[in-house]
Amino acid sequence: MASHANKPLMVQLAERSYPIHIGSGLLNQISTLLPQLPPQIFILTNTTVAPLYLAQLQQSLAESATEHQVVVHQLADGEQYKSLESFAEVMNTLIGASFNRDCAVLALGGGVVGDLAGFAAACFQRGVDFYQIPTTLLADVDSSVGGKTAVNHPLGKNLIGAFYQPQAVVIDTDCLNTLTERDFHSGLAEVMKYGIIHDAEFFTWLETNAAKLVARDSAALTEAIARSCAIKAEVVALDEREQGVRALLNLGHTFGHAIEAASHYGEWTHGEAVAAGTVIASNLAMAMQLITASDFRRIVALTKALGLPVKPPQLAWDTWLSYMQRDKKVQAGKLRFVLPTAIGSATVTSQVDPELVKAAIADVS
Ligand SMILES: NC(=O)c1ccc[n+]([C@@H]2O[C@H](COP(=O)([O-])OP(=O)(O)OC[C@H]3O[C@@H](n4cnc5c(N)ncnc54)[C@H](O)[C@@H]3O)[C@@H](O)[C@H]2O)c1
Ligand SMILES: O=C(O)C(=O)C[C@@H](O)[C@H](O)[C@H](O)COP(=O)(O)O
Ligand SMILES: [Zn+2]
Repeated sequence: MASHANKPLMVQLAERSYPIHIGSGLLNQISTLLPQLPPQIFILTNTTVAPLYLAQLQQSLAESATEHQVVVHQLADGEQYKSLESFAEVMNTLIGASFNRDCAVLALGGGVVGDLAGFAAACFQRGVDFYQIPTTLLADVDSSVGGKTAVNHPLGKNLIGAFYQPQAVVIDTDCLNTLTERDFHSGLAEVMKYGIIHDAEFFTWLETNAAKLVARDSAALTEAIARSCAIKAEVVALDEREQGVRALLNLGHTFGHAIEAASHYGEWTHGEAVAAGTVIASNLAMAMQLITASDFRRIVALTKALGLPVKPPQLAWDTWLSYMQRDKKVQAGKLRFVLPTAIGSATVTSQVDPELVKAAIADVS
């Protein structure tokens, strides 16, 4: 597939609409793609991504007509640094550098960097411009789009955050060449999610192209990124603040977030936890006769084909419950679950017998 750079996808949110540029080599084109960047630029990245891509981004910024004052903050690497402590350090850097409200925050990294950068941008001086430059597959297809920003709390994922949209997203697909196998596979979990909740034809395409994707075939990958971003943009445009349909993007996350928090962030990647959580949700949906056994088998088979885990860790039922009760979908004290109703559609329901949930977890463990 040709570069999408000349025809960006749009997230349609009236005055908060923004483009998603997708293509090879875009990190070298930042000054052209983002000509509106102000003089003060804060780059949030981490100690793994900086040696790989920071110089390229800085070189690209230096080619702009505007002279920039660039301040870089490097987080230590890991999900455990998506924390209030890191947030405070970022604030200290921004304030220490005397940045003003007309600065821009650029997130150069995966979902951890992007979520923290977005939350910092939402809070610094009550809100400054924010740009996503994702470097992982997961960030390309999910976290860079849609404006959910947050940090974790020891008791639950993303419990402190804001809805805050970026001004633009620039996805340079070349960054995926340096990703570890594990992080690459993790991104595929969120790609599969879009097929299950929204697009049966995309799910079938993923089944057909799983081997190519795992081999990082660039045409297949660009197609998967573009289709994932298009679905996410469509859902977010319908329901920016998750009052309804956006909750479907949370498939597998009630269980996945419990896995991540219970293992103290880092032992399981987000994508791995979502994959195992999606298998639990699908097993639950099968037990409730929402999907057929054949649909369940297809979901498990694709999860495996994408190199993702299908079994959760062994956690006590009380542990599952304590984390799930802090899920942001809880309403009036009742858990709500995203469950597939077929390949290509899903629903959110609180009408679930806890014994069935327990059994659905035990059955796949
Ligand atoms: N805001 C949202 O809508 C949303 C959606 C999905 C996930 N998330 C969040 O995103 C996070 C997970 O994101 P992630 O999977 O990108 O994890 P991550 O940011 O931890 O990145 C994974 C690993 O890849 C490294 N890395 C990043 N880019 C690289 C590159 N190009 N080459 C080599 N290594 C690279 C990172 O340093 C890290 O070690 C979680 O915190 C999750 O909650 C948010
Ligand atoms: O964009 C959304 O909406 C999502 O739910 C996407 C998820 O993949 C992502 O992990 C999100 O951060 C989870 O949101 P949360 O509200 O459950 O914290
Ligand atoms: Zn997710």
